[in-house]
Amino acid sequence: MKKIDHIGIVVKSIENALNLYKNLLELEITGEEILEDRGLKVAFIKVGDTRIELLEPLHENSEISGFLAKKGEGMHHIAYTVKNVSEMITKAKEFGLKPLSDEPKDGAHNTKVVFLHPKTTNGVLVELVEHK
Ligand SMILES: CC[C@H](C(=O)O)C(=O)SCCNC(=O)CCNC(=O)[C@H](O)C(C)(C)COP(=O)(O)OP(=O)(O)OC[C@H]1O[C@@H](n2cnc3c(N)ncnc32)[C@H](O)[C@@H]1OP(=O)(O)O
Ligand SMILES: [Co+2]
Repeated sequence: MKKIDHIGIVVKSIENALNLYKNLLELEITGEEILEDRGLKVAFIKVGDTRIELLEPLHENSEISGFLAKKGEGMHHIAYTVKNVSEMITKAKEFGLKPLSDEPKDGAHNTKVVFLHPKTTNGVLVELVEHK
């Protein structure tokens, strides 16, 4: 475990959210990406050694649409950098945690990721990220 890779924040509009991150805080936007299979537009913002990941739904069946409808905009997940996601999936199961997939999936910006169910991680959705 090296560091916090990013903090995911669900927003209705990345463009509107950039008023805080770009205009006021003058932070650097390091990339935007469309993840069609997840129904998401994401933007990464560099904050020192870590990043904020803004997540905007592309449509009402996106991975974050349920969250947005129930809870509204806000903090969605914390992501940690790991060396090997596959190994972490095996270990997480051994420790009684619940990975949401048995194999790593593609994340944004050339990464492999897995999520751990928040009911097994103290109410926080955790993402483990391996940079390819
Ligand atoms: C990978 C691309 C990108 C990247 O970094 O590279 C991303 O980060 S994509 C981020 C969006 N994608 C995901 O989050 C995928 C994994 N998430 C899921 O599979 C679901 O969201 C899941 C399983 C965490 C919840 O889905 P479910 O359909 O079960 O939702 P419910 O509304 O029924 O919630 C059940 C229960 O969990 C609580 N919950 C849900 N989401 C969160 C959350 N983000 N943080 C904390 N807790 C959460 C919810 O409140 C319910 O609790 P209850 O006490 O029963 O009300
Ligand atoms: Co993420």
